[in-house]
This record gives sequence, C-alpha cells and structure tokens, in this order.
Amino acid sequence: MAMTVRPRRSVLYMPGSNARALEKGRSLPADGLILDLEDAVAPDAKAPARDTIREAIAAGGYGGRELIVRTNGLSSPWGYDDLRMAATSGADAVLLPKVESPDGVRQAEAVLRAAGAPETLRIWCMMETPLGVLNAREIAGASPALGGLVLGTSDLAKDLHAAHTRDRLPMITSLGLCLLAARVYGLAVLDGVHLDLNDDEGFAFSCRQGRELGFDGKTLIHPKTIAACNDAFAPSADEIAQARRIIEAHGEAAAQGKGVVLVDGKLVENLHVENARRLVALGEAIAALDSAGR
Ligand SMILES: CC(C)(COP(=O)(O)OP(=O)(O)OC[C@H]1O[C@@H](n2cnc3c(N)ncnc32)[C@H](O)[C@@H]1OP(=O)(O)O)[C@@H](O)C(=O)NCCC(=O)NCCSC(=O)C[C@H](O)C(=O)O
Ligand SMILES: [Mg+2]
Repeated sequence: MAMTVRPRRSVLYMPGSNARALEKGRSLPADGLILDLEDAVAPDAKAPARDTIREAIAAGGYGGRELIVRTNGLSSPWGYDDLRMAATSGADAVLLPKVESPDGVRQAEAVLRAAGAPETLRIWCMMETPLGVLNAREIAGASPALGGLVLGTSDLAKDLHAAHTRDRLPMITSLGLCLLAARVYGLAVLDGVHLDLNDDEGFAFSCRQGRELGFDGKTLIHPKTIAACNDAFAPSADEIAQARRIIEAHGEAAAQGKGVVLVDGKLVENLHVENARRLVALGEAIAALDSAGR
C-alpha cells in the first residue's frame, strides 16, 4: 500500500524583514521555511515585513519547500493583521506563537477563515510555554486544520528557568509531552533550534537525539546547518535497505499464512512493517525532492 510522507527534516527560520534571506530561501536545501513576523522582527519593521513576505510568496520560486508564516500573537498590536495577510498569502501554513489553549487555536482559525483562508491552509502551533506544553493534547486536537507542532525551546527554557545543557535533560519532559500529543493526532512535530552556531558537535548531538526521540525534523536559524540536519533526519541507505527486507520477508511469510518472521535475526511483526513502509516512503519523498532540486 502506498504511503505519502512529506519530508520536514530541516525547517529554517528567516526574519520576514530580511528580503535577502527570503531570496536565499529559494535556493537553500531546507525542506521548509518559516517566514517570521514574530521574535526575529523588530516592532517598527513588522508592517513592512508583512508586505515583504506577501510579495516573496506571490513571486514564487520556492519549489517544493513548505512555506510557513509565523505570526505575532492576537494579544499583540500586530496579530490580526498578520493573520489576515497570511490567510491569502499562498503559504502552506500559519505558525501561531506561544499557543496555550485550544481556544487560542480556534480564535486564530476564525480570523483566518473570515479573511478568506483556503481550506488547505494548515495551522501550526509553537509549543513554548509551560501552560502550552501541559495543554499539548488539547491544543493538538483543537481543529482538523492543525498541521503540526513546533517546539520553542528558547522561550521554554526561559520560562522553566532551565539550563541549556548538551543532553537537554531539562527539556525532555516537554519534548516528550509534545511528541505524544502530535502523534495522537497525526501531526508533524519539529524540534527546537540550536542557538550556538559555533557548536557543530552539540548541534549534531541534538539532531541525533531529536530523531531518536521521534521528531520529524528540526527548526534552524542558519543555512549552514541545513545539510547536517537533513542527513540526521533522513533514513540512511542501510535503514531503507533493511526496511525493504522487512516488507519483503513479511509479505512472503504472510503468503504462507505466517504472522511473524525473522529478518537479520530479529523478530518482525505487522507493526515493524508499518514502520518500514513509512521509512521507505520518506526515503522516496526525499529522493523526489532532491531530484526536483526542491
Ligand atoms: C543569526 C543571523 C542573524 C546571522 O546572520 P548573518 O550575520 O547574516 O549570517 P551570515 O553572514 O553567516 O550569513 C551567510 C549567508 O546566509 C544568509 N542567511 C543567514 N541566515 C539566514 C536565514 N536564517 N535564512 C536565510 N538566509 C540566511 C545571509 O543572508 C548570507 O547570505 P549572502 O548574502 O548570500 O552572503 C541569521 O542567520 C538569522 O537572522 N537567523 C534567523 C534568526 C531568526 O529567525 N530567529 C527567530 C527564530 S528562532 C525562535 O524564535 C525560536 C523559538 O521561538 C523559541 O522560543 O525557541
Ligand atoms: Mg519563541
């Protein structure tokens, strides 16, 4: 059975006020781009940044990259105008900051729909406050328009009074709760940013850890980190080859009326086949993106 998986290994933030960054986004190998109106944009630059983002998306050239507009909160002076712009911008998704309740999602959704947002526009939520994380399950189930959760580990660390440690132990509970909520509702889920651009080793560790925990990918702040992130979140050639062996061996076993089989000495059941199919589909989707130049 064919399975569709959208690669979201690397999703790069860029300030909506930075036209050069938006231009560069058209040629970077990121799976997605977050065109930011919130924290990366100074108050005086918010209104012009809205125009810059709208014009950039309208001009096109982003290929298969997923385009996500991060708006300001509705309690800020810019939130409503941001949502109205994003509604008809042609973006794939709107990313709401600091979401703390399902009502926050529904309120934003009502503004988007009233502004003419198409049914295809997804709503993504930043999970970056203690209350938001505790309400992750309700937020993830707030609307069928939900597309994904993004961890805001910088804001979260601040609110938790937590340290940024290499092993990210202080974050683990929050990461786990958001992952659980996303998987319950079939949403995408992206890990937070690694702030130290000179710490290649720490970055590689956090990518590996994020993938092992179950994240689909990681949010990034600089283009130089995209390639390593893509590698870390893509299934390796060995993993794909093993997944194919699992699918084939289980298919042969099923044809003989057996429910289980050993592959490379390990027990394989239906659940392993499901995961193997996901890995193969992800590998194929990545190959298709790469061959299209995105
Ligand atoms: C961090 C930066 C300000 C560094 O910018 P800069 O000094 O320009 O870097 P470089 O000179 O090394 O840039 C080299 C070229 O790459 C382009 N570039 C740099 N960053 C980006 C980017 N993010 N997107 C696209 N292109 C980028 C430069 O234009 C240079 O190109 P060229 O002209 O060809 O030489 C900068 O990287 C930056 O602004 N990063 C994004 C910051 C951001 O968006 N922050 C907000 C999101 S993080 C967050 O909010 C987390 C969350 O909410 C939480 O709570 O955790
Ligand atoms: Mg934040």
